[in-house]
Amino acid sequence: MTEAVLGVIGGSGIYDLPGLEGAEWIGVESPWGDPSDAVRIGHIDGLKVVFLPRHGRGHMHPPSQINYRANIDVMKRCGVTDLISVSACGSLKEELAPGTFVLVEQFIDRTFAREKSFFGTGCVAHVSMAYPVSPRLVDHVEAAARAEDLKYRRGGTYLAMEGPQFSSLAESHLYRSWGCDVIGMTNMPEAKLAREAEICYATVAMVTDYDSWHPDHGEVDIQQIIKVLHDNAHHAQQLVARLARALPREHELCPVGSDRALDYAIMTAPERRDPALLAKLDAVAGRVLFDKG
Ligand SMILES: CSC[C@H]1O[C@H](OP(=O)(O)O)[C@H](O)[C@@H]1O
Ligand SMILES: Nc1ncnc2[nH]cnc12
Repeated sequence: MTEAVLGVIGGSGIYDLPGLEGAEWIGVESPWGDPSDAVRIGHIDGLKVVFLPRHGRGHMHPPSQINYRANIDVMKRCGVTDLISVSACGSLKEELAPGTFVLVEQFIDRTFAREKSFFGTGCVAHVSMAYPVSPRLVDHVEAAARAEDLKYRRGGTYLAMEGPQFSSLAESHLYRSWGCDVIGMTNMPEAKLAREAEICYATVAMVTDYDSWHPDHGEVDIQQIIKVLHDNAHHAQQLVARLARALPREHELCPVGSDRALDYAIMTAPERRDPALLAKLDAVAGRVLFDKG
């Protein structure tokens, strides 16, 4: 049996997770560089919970400078099996009003200035991203959202843009014409890296604004976003606490294979693999490379 460990990456406005028993901030080193911050590790009803503020305490790191690889590597080193991203996002649909929690199902990755893979020259791997979130984990998040009486919508496509500037009107209309539901700057490559690290991933996207397309709402206004974040942060924290109380203590196999993503993914012949890269992959790919776990 594999013990379930819940990871939480908190986005804008979420810099701590109250209610963790015995919580401590612990610096965890990664061969991929510096993560956004130390992790806060504690327990909720016996479940180990590992929290990391994506932008760092004090919001130091902009979306393009976040070391997504180090963040996911650190989660893996802490034993995380199931990872929730809590993110602010803009709405691209009339019915997704500010304050709505969207349990994202799909992503379109329009980011271009970020490291997107743990693999590369000397160890090539290709994982599937057809189903980027773990539906089983989303089931648990949905049950928690319902129990907390949150305004939520299950499903939807998250457009990941590079930022840090918000979209032009033309871009906002383009993404709407593609059928996207919400827009943000951080969930890619995070979701791709979680898949490479065989961690089940799900996103709770908190709508803070109507991006720039809505005729009655005008441009994105950061003051307004901060106000909505402020009003909703505690709902997100309650949701995570509820999820932690209910999550089965034994990790359940992912129906879309997130936790076995590397079974057949690595292409490079064993004798052609780069030992230096393999050493950095000890946590992320240890299960298949070194028979760990
Ligand atoms: C505060 S508005 C823009 C900022 O908020 C979102 O970050 P996160 O996903 O970490 O909550 C968005 O992606 C931008 O980085
Ligand atoms: N409109 C928007 N675009 C990109 N990221 C966001 N985060 C919150 N609102 C956003």
